[in-house]
Amino acid sequence: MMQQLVLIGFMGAGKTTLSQALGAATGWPVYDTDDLVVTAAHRSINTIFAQEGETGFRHREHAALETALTHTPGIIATGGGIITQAANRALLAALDIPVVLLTVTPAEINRRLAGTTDRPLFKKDWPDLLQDRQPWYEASANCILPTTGRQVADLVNELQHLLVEEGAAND
Ligand SMILES: Nc1ncnc2c1ncn2[C@@H]1O[C@H](COP(=O)(O)OP(=O)(O)O)[C@@H](O)[C@H]1O
Ligand SMILES: O=C(O)C1=C[C@@H](OP(=O)(O)O)[C@@H](O)[C@H](O)C1
Ligand SMILES: [Mg+2]
Repeated sequence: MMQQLVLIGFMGAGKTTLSQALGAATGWPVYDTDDLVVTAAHRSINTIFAQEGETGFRHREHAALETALTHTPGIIATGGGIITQAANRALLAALDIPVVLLTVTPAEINRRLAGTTDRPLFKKDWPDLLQDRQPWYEASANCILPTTGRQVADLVNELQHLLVEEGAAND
């Protein structure tokens, strides 16, 4: 049985937060592609973007996704731009595990990310980015979980039920 689950979605959807909470609830290790990239590069995401551009970051992120997917059991949090790469979309679409799209309203994205400085692509024009990416999020996921107005603990509970339904975990 494949004991894995992948979280995708836009910046601020709660991928990192929920992956940590679900990891704590299940006891499964958590692999966040952003953390894997930062650890491998020994540099922050801002620094990687400044030195290598988005292209360099995407190259590293693809390698991180491939690495993360080799670990079972595992909860995998991705970065919001993972689905911009065709190779990543192909990887995700072929998975026989829950690939959960976390959604969030634009107003809530602004609330959650107000004052943050560690996302180089969270700039004034971010709504255009979200619009451009929307079809890719939907094509890459096999499950959608709206998060606006919902507590992390409640969302974790729902993801655990999903894992049980999928036969990946037992209560
Ligand atoms: N369900 C939620 N309700 C309220 N705030 C949330 C929720 N999930 C995440 N957050 C907050 O939103 C911010 C971004 O969350 P994060 O997990 O880093 O998102 P992502 O990894 O998808 O960019 C954090 O401050 C986090 O505490
Ligand atoms: O949407 C994006 O292109 C990005 C999202 C970030 O991750 P989160 O979605 O976890 O914020 C991080 O990978 C990087 O700043 C680029
Ligand atoms: Mg994150």
